[in-house]
Amino acid sequence: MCTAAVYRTKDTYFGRTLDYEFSYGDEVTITPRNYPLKFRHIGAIEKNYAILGMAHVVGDYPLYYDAINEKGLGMAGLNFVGNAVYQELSNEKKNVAQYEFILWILRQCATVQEAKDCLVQMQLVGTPFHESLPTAQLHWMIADTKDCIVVECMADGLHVYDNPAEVLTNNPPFPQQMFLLNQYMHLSPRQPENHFSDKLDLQAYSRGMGALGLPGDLSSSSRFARVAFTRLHSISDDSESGSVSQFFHILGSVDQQRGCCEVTEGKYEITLYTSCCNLNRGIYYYTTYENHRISAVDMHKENLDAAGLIRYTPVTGEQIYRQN
Ligand SMILES: C[C@H](CCC(=O)NCCS(=O)(=O)O)[C@H]1CC[C@H]2[C@@H]3CC[C@@H]4C[C@H](O)CC[C@]4(C)[C@H]3C[C@H](O)[C@]12C
Repeated sequence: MCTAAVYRTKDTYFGRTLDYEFSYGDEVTITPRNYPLKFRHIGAIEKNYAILGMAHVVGDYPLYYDAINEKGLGMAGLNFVGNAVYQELSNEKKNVAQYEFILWILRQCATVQEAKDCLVQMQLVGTPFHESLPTAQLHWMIADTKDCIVVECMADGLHVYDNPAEVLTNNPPFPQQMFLLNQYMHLSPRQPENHFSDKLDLQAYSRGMGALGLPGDLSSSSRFARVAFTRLHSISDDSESGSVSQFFHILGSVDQQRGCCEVTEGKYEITLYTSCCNLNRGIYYYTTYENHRISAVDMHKENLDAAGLIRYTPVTGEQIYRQN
């Protein structure tokens, strides 16, 4: 499972949790502007914005899970197993392979609107990167400092949805996730009043009872409702540290602890990492399952015209500040 979210204060923050039972081996990776990248079916493209995100690097190729570009556009891929159906190669549109989709959008689009214009010209095909890395079944959230959309490629075609909740998890498809929120419209951060019956003297015996009924389990529809509620009611100051801190609390509401989600006998899905990108400033913050201290990579501290990929191994292992 995975969850993605946007949080807006003075700047816009975009990030995700990556939940899985093992890591592919990922690195915080900067793809500089001039880095030569060939798209499988369409060759090179003209514009080449620098990109920063989490990627599994194979040889010299960055396979991004989530990333941002220097213009402030962010994009994340999340599992969409059983629903993602990619399209057949055809000459009518530009054929973009699923594994290069994030690169294709972030290399050339500065805004969600530009991404929408690109999406009209393309189709998403299932060509695998390599036979040892089979096609991943994904859907994507894309956001900038104003807007947020979801892209889902299904048996009936490529869908692009405006996403006013500004969150995404896994199944079911996005329109159903949004529909299911109707069930929770009575929830509130305020204390409830007794609508049950005026014949009974019911009392709010605890704080937090306004959101009683918000689902607490790890299923993707429950995480969707929980993170949407948390995000939509989130309050912080608009400083960088206040906003980043609040962002990690938002995704902390859907954190997966080892042991609570068994995927096969003895194998458990956990939140391998949580990311939070400042879209305005080009900074990638992250924590890992074993390291709660926030680490950061700032793209503007690197030479974005460098020749090669710039790669950082994620920091793991708890860093405990001992006060005595
Ligand atoms: C496993 C992750 C999703 C986690 C998730 O959502 N777990 C919920 C399970 S459940 O849906 O709730 O049951 C996804 C998210 C992004 C993916 C990579 C995208 C690039 C590349 C594409 C290639 O084609 C295949 C290899 C490749 C490195 C991919 C590996 C893997 O697939 C990644 C990491």
